[in-house]
Amino acid sequence: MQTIDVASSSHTYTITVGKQLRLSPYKYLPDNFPRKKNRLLILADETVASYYLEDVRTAYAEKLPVHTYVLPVGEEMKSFSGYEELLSACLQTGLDRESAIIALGGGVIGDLAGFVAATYMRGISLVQMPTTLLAHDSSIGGKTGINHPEGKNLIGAFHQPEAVIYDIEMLDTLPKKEWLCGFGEMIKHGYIADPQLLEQLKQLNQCAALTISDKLLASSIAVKKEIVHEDEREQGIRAYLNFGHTLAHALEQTAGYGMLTHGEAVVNGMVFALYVGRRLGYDGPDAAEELRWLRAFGYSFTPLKQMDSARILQAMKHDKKNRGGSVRYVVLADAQQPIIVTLDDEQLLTYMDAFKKEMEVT
Ligand SMILES: NC(=O)c1ccc[n+]([C@@H]2O[C@H](COP(=O)([O-])OP(=O)(O)OC[C@H]3O[C@@H](n4cnc5c(N)ncnc54)[C@H](O)[C@@H]3O)[C@@H](O)[C@H]2O)c1
Ligand SMILES: O=C(O)C(=O)C[C@@H](O)[C@H](O)[C@H](O)COP(=O)(O)O
Ligand SMILES: [Zn+2]
Repeated sequence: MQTIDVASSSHTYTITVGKQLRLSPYKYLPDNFPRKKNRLLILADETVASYYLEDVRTAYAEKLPVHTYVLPVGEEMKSFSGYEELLSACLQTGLDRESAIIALGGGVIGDLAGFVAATYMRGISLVQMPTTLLAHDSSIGGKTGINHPEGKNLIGAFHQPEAVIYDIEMLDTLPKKEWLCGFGEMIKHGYIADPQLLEQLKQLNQCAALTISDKLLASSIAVKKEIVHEDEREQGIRAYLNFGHTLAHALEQTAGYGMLTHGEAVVNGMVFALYVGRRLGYDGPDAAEELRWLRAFGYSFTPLKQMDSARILQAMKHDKKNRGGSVRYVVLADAQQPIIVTLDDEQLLTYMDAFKKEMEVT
């Protein structure tokens, strides 16, 4: 078992990573948690609920009244309607300011339940219990939110959890597609900050990759933790965690939410960002070379090949990193040296079109 403390402006919380934690969650919460709360609402999607909700409900019910609410699966739930549905569930359950929400699930439940916790009665306690590999990223750092039809994560709040309880035994039931999705964010952490992590991920035999070593997971969590610790509200370096995301979010929005996994979209976005970096004259990794190992690892680059440059540009215009109408893009000045550059529309269109042509010969 590993524990990592994350200091935020409101409080310090602990991330605990281990097996079977879901069976005794109180051990991993702040000591005063059961005394200070009057009831809990556990939120999960249908798939996660079918595997783990009963274990988690029973464990929490040892000390507090527990309610549960189960949502349909998918990114579509990170929407105004999903948000409204959960707020109504909070009201019907009688949650008040001494209650807490337990987000049991992947990044969709984490972001959505987190935003409900951030805004219900102007904010109540949140515990993150991640169940996907991707959620080693989404459960840390307090970004919560929902999508707008015009763009990903455009509505949200920073709301730090009381604890992150990561029972990695739950990853045993994760399908291959979701492993690939989660590896996407680990690869991102490697590209922006940790060469050893990146190298070890490259060495993984993709076929055997439906598992994760404690060491690799810890390295990836460490990258996220260090950055959010230094820049909780994305005033500066936290934007580096958005490497690959300007295009990823545009691809997700234009394809229709839920059509691509977030991690696969990020991998597509990172390869394009590497290409942009080189076109600007920087010395980061070569996009074509990286694309080869990423393809062998299992990623599809069809989204990049098929992107409609004009629509993608429009979607990028809503990115939260933009200032004064200009698109700000994370590229690598060199290996593990992210920087932000400002790109004009012509440049972006030129790079997207050129990249698609070059992809055809790769
Ligand atoms: N807040 C952040 O910092 C942050 C970071 C990265 C991604 N995100 C967001 O996270 C979301 C993606 O999260 P995700 O990839 O975890 O998606 P998800 O929550 O939809 O989970 C993916 C799929 O796996 C299933 N699943 C979850 N846990 C399982 C388990 N243990 N066993 C079997 N099946 C399981 C789910 O039912 C779903 O079908 C996106 O909306 C993205 O924008 C947020
Ligand atoms: O924690 C962050 O900061 C990140 O950017 C992590 C990303 O992996 C994540 O997808 C995040 O939700 C994107 O943030 P957004 O501000 O672009 O919505
Ligand atoms: Zn992401």
